[in-house]
Amino acid sequence: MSEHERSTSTVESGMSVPANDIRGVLRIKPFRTLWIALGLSSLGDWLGLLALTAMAGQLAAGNYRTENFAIAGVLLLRLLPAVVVGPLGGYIADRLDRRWTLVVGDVIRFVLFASIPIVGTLWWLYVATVLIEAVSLIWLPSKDAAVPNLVPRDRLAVANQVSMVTTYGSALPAALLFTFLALINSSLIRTFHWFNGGSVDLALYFNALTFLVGALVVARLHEVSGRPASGEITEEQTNVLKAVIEGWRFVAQNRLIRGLVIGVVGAFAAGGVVIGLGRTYVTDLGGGAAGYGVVFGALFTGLAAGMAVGPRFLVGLSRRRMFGLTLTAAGLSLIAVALFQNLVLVAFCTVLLGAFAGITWITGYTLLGLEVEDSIRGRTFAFVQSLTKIALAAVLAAAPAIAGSIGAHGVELPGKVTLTYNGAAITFLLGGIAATAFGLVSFRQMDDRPGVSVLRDVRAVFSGHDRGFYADTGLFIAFEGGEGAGKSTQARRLARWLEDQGHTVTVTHEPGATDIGRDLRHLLLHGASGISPRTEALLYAADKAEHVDSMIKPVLAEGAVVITDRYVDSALAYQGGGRDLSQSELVRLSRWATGGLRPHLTVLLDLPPEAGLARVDGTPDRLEREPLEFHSRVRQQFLDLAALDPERYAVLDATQPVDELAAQIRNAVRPLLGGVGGGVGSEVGGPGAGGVDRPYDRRDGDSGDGDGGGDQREDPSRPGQPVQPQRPSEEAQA
Ligand SMILES: Nc1ncnc2c1ncn2[C@@H]1O[C@H](COP(=O)(O)OP(=O)(O)OP(=O)(O)O)[C@@H](O)[C@H]1O
Ligand SMILES: Cc1cn([C@H]2C[C@H](O)[C@@H](COP(=O)(O)O)O2)c(=O)[nH]c1=O
Repeated sequence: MSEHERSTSTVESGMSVPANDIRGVLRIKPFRTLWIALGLSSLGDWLGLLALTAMAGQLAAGNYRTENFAIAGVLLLRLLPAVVVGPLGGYIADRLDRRWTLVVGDVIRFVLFASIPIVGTLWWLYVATVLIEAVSLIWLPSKDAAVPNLVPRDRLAVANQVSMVTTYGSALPAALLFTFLALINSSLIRTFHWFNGGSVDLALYFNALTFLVGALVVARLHEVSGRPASGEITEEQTNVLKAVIEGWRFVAQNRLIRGLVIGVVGAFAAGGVVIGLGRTYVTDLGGGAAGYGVVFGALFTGLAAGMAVGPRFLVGLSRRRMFGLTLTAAGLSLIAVALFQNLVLVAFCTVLLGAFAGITWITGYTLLGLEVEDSIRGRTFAFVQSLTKIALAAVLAAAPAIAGSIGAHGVELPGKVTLTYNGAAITFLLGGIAATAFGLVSFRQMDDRPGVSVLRDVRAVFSGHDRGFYADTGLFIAFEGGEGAGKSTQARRLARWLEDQGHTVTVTHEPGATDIGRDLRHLLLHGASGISPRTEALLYAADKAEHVDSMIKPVLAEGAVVITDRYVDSALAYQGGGRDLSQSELVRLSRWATGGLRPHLTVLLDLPPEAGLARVDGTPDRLEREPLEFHSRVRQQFLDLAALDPERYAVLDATQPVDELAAQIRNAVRPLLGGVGGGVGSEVGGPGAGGVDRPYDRRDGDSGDGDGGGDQREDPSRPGQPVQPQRPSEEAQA
């Protein structure tokens, strides 16, 4: 079975779903089963973290200092095995049967978690914590290594995304569940004299149960059985120390990465302080286990919201600036958490803290992916991941210890008011100041717009100006995708359909739709082979500038539809993804060239590059001659761009037959037609419906339902493609 067949045939409904669609990967049954197991395991992990820290605090109750040290002990013991024996876990996982490793791992964790409230002592809590972590270190690489065998390669990125969101996203339900279980626990203690356990016993039993259910789920998953092939070692298993040393070398030489690493570590440190001291701080404010659950949940709600909405901000603001700014804002939010001595305000500021940290985290990861050269990207990711673990371990251990050493302090205010600032609040304050400083340093290190006022940039983002604009009149649709994806075919099909509805349509393309553009196209695709990537980017930008000013804008101003075969995303995908030029620089260049004009809808025809290139006939041009890896990067970049702004994209599987695709495209366009048709075109049979400015008038030879739409004269700049109008006004005068 071919890879593509695997990707669609495992989809139960039989409906083929684009590679970047989450539904597609979740319909693969074995992956779905493993995902459920991962969800249960992650839920159990977060619930365990909450319950164990809470229980450690209880068992050492009575003394502020020992309570904090007890909590620090749990957190440190949870992270230390990962830092010290991480590679060993991967090594062991590589030598065992995966299904049994997962099942036995879950059963052991079930027994250990259930034993903690039964034994009920601090020392057993510590021993069990280390054992649970050790088992998790073998369980996780087994799960990671199993995923690539369950999903096709082109769905692996989405599968990883789903896993990551599940791992971090389960923190919020875990926090809610913990709060709920803590409340039930209290009423059980009050109602039944035989239920005399601690306030988090119920959470620990429930937690144990999630692992037992996880074991039962995986036991049925025969697809993950077997030992991995030798040499199949996941990133998680690589030697942490080696990665850190290699990473340091690279980071020391690169200003951007230096700023990024400082920032990511700062963001983790800020989040770590809240996790490490949340329990103590909430207790200081008079909240119990339920209050702790609320603050923990607030942090992760903010984090999820920041990750979800962050990329939308990125469209307008330079990613590098956004990174430093949000980290600084996260630091300031932590300072606010420290200063407000009120649980409701603390929960609110914690949401803000989580949101800013979430944007920082996702921006940092995107920057690493986009701006670090392919050859060193893997090492940089490994380095950042190792460093975040170490930073988190250090902060989780140090914060409660620092808080414990500081102890309790009161501040006398006028009017005999005393504000109590305990060690936790003061440590929050210090953490906030440190995160703010980290943010400012990384902003300075990474700023890509020196001399341009930050306030101006931020204002522009909120006013929407720098994010580009959508034409008020007409409808602008772009077709994007790799070579031979079917863009021209579908652009013509759509134009014909729209014209049948009475719209005035201009179909155009990049590069080469204008006089100047034709020369540029020749130079770019059939000229000398040694064009530098920057020259290439500038030539494509020049074509866009001419295209937008002389063709696209005038047609839209008349209220008509413009369909372009390629636009800005092609530059970001080919020159950015393919050539590896800086994305943010290309965004700015394209924005400048096009005056910020954005398509109302971009139809991305997604296709494995092998299939697209096989469709292209004739002598390949300069870009078609690029190696397959180039075209694969281009494809990935197109998908990433679509994922940033899903509402403005229709991502379609271009392996489908022409007619099916055409129908899906019509469905995507139909909702946008309400406002189009003024000026030249009207909704049905308006003045533009049958006029000479219909570039694809069927009278010019279209067969009726074929691919072709209208004018069949060949465009000399694009052999095999029908001629397209130079300027609508000229066409109208003809
Ligand atoms: N859905 C499809 N299935 C199979 N073949 C198709 C499909 N769509 C288009 N084709 C064929 O693939 C070839 C390339 O199509 P088309 O020119 O529309 O693609 P394109 O994306 O515009 O290509 P390029 O990027 O090279 O300009 C043509 O021969 C066309 O008939
Ligand atoms: C607009 C634009 C295009 N390209 C590349 C993409 C293709 O390889 C060619 C155009 O050929 P087609 O047959 O007309 O699709 O140019 C690019 O690299 N950058 C761009 O901005």
